[in-house]
Amino acid sequence: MRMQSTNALFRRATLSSSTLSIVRRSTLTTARGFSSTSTTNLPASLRTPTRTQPSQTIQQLPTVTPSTTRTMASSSACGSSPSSSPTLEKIPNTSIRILRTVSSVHRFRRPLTLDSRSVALVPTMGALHAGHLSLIRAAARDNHHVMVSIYVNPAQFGVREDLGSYPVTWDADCAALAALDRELADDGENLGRISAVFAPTTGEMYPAGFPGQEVDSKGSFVTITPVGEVLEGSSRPTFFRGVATVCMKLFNVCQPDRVYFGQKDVQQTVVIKRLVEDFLMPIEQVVVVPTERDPEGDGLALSSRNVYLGSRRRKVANVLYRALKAAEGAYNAGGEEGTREREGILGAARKVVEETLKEQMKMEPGRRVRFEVDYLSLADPETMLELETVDTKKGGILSGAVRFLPVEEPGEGEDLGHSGGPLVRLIDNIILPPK
Ligand SMILES: Nc1ncnc2c1ncn2[C@@H]1O[C@H](COP(=O)(O)OP(=O)(O)OP(=O)(O)O)[C@@H](O)[C@H]1O
Ligand SMILES: CC(C)(CO)[C@@H](O)C(=O)[O-]
Ligand code: BAL
Repeated sequence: MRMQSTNALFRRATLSSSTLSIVRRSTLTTARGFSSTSTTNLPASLRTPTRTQPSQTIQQLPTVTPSTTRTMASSSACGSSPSSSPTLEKIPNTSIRILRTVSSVHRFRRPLTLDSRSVALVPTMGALHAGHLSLIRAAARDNHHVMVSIYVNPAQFGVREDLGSYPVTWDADCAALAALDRELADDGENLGRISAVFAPTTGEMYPAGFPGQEVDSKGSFVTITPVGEVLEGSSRPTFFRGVATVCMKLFNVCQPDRVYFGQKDVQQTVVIKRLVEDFLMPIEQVVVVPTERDPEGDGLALSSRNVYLGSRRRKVANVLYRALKAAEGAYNAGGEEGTREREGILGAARKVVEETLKEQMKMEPGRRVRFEVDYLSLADPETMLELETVDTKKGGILSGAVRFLPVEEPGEGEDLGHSGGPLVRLIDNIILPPK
């Protein structure tokens, strides 16, 4: 990665955001938008899951599940042999079915409809952590059956992103689901438990052949605009097309009554809400579950990609959360009613970023952490379009994305993170609720 001067980095993070401005990097060509990894280790946060938080129906939206290019489950501790006895495959010592084909999901799903049992779907890309588990807990509380999909959907990865190295932790995921299912069984407050994992192949999900990851790839896609074009959609031009397409497929296959998504990916929840509403999908509710944060206590949102940070970058990784909290503070300082100006709110966030960057740049290359703000946004909760003022009756969404560059001059034995600590792009957000 090209070395950048302190000034260049600092300038990038301090760009004025006067007009509509999100603070955004000027190019989208950074080598890999994301970090990569392959790990079979569960994050510590998964081993000590936090208690379920109340789910919120902030927005209605569904999610998709990933299928993978992974070296997947055939050798898994779950004992899943890909083609043998597909209707009987289960996570060992549990009643959780492993479904790999669309037809096996149909066979599983049909009797539940006849029995009037409610079914929830929790779409994931695997590499499960406590954030995923909180979605599943919320789903089990209110539904007779919970289906979890695990599919690394290639269509939502840009050509220069980390599809090839996205963490795949199938065995650990099965173990986490088994443990959570036992917890759900012991907790009398739940209506249901985990009934099935849907882990399809890409051949199953894209029967006409995978259409490709290019912006101009031809094929059957679902696009949701303009919400899918801004913010994350601007940095990742094929991302929401891939998410909407795979979610539509997952919803069609699993026919859930409710779908569960994390607030951590807030724009995704808005896209899914539009998808469900605009395509008249027979989904009763899109449930958005609050963001689980690292038990370290510094506010970092749990994310499958945090494993790439390593110890040095992990210490600074909460800069986005701190910036968004400062912006939230500025919003709340204005009292209960009226409107709030964008500059006063986002200015507080930028100040935190600038100060943090300044502190880092005072340090030696062997100790400092370099990062770039991709964007800081204050947006309308329904459209994700930028706001100049926030009407306190309506609220808004503060969000951002930061890229952490690989560390310079790593020390002897320094923990660089999985896959040697490549560039990591993390997102976060805070909802400004109506007052
Ligand atoms: N910290 C979290 N709290 C609550 N929900 C979360 C959290 N992290 C992810 N989710 C939700 O879990 C679902 C599956 O997400 P996904 O499998 O992509 O994990 P992820 O941690 O977001 O991964 P990535 O690092 O690739 O963004 C999504 O609805 C996502 O919003
Ligand atoms: C919703 C989703 C599972 C679709 O692949 C993915 O975008 C995710 O994990 O948030
Ligand atoms: N959690 C969003 C999935 C992605 O970044 O691809």
